[in-house]
Formats: sequence, C-alpha cells, structure tokens
Amino acid sequence: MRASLIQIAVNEGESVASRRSRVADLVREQSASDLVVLPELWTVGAFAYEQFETEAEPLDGPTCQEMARAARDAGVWLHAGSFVERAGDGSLYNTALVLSPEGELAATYRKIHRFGFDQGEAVLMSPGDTLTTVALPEQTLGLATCYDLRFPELFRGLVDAGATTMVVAAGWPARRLAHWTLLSRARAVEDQCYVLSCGLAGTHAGVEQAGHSLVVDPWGEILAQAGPGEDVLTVELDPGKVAETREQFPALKDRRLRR
Ligand SMILES: O=C(O)CCC(=O)C(=O)O
Repeated sequence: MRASLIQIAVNEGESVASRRSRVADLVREQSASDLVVLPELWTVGAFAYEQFETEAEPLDGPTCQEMARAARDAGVWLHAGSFVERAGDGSLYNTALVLSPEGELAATYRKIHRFGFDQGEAVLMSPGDTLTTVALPEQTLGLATCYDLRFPELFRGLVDAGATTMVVAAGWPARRLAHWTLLSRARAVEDQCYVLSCGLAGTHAGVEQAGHSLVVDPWGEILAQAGPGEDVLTVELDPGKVAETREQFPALKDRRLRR
C-alpha cells in the first residue's frame, strides 16, 4: 500500500476557502497512492481559537464535500485530517474524516484528548468518546489526533480493535518537536504497527508548527521524515510487516494488565 502524507503550511493571509481548494488539488496530485493523509485542523489552523466558532461546519459541510470530490477524482482513500465540526446541539468537535476512493464518508473520529489544559481547544471543543478503526484492503487504520499521541492507552485500545497502521493527524508546535518524533516512534514500537504522523507547517496565531511529519515502521524505524515546510511524503507499507513483527517478537501477547 502506498501512502502519501501532505504536510500543509497554514499561514496567515490565506483564506480557509482558498486553502481548501489548494489542498484538494494537492490530493488530486496523489492519484498514484492508495492512501492520502492530511493534518489536524488544516482548514482554520489548530491554534486559531478565535476562528473556531466562525469557521465551524456541519459534518457534511464544505470541507467534507470538497475532500470527498478530491478523494473520488484521485481514486484514493483519504484521511482528510480534521476540521471544526458543529454538532446538531451546537457544540464543537475536532473531527477527523476518512473518505473512500468513491468519495463516500467511511469513518469519522472526534478527538478524545483536547489540548490546552484549562484554555483553548480544551474549553472550546467537546471531547469525543469513541475509538475509530477503518478496514482498508491491506491495513486497518487506527485514528488519533495530535495530543492523543501522549496517551498510549488509546493506541492499545486501537490495537485491540485490530489496527495495524495508526494515523496521527496533528498541529504540533515546533517547540516540542523532539516529543513528536519520540512519541511517534514509541507508539510504533510498543504497538508493533506503522505510525503515519502528519503535522502542519507554517506559523499561525503566533505558534510555529513543527512540520517533520514522519512514517515509522513496526520496528520503530523512521521510513521517511519531512522537513519544516510544506511537503509530501510518500512511502510503501509492506502488507505483511505488522503480522511478521508481532510474530517474531510477540511482546503484545505478554500483556497482563488488560482492562
Ligand atoms: O501535546 C503536544 O505537545 C501538542 C498537542 C497539540 O498541539 C494539540 O493537540 O493540538
């Protein structure tokens, strides 16, 4: 399975609507891939808190519709990153979308761990409560968003639900770049899975983004890593590698503290 991660630069001066159509074109350019992954909140910017209310969309709003067309045109599975979802009761969620190559909505994931402690996303958004996996022809995706990366129990839950490839859509700040790389590798090693960590680039709301999206294999090796700017990373995921790693080094079978 060929996967492409599009590390999108979010800078002030580009409207959400023009970024949406620019990103749709970038997705269409990845038609040689099977799976395309976008970052967290690439529409508005992960730290643009004052725009969350004004840019919130229903689940079937412009981001979902435009990404569905792009997925269908490219003929790819598209993890369309996340956007600010306004639910029926008015509350906001940081919601990730997965679209099929036919442009159908295959899965959604509402970010469970909100970032900001007692401010920002943590107070503006409601938390999701449901783990999400998506069965693709060669890999089962387990979905996570940004701060979720710090919570290994979420990933163990995804392993138990059958995930073989974790997709982490993020808007990770540059000042904690070392944690981004370390935790992506840690999740891959402990869960013996591929990890596709796709972050934002650029600077918005005064927060420089880390970039450095990466793909890690089930042994913890980094297969590819982007630099700080907008970039596309393309890697081949070996369909047998997760099972082979789990068989040759069966540490997951030795778990004793399952809840
Ligand atoms: O955990 C971190 O260091 C970054 C998390 C974050 O920026 C987010 O979840 O939006």
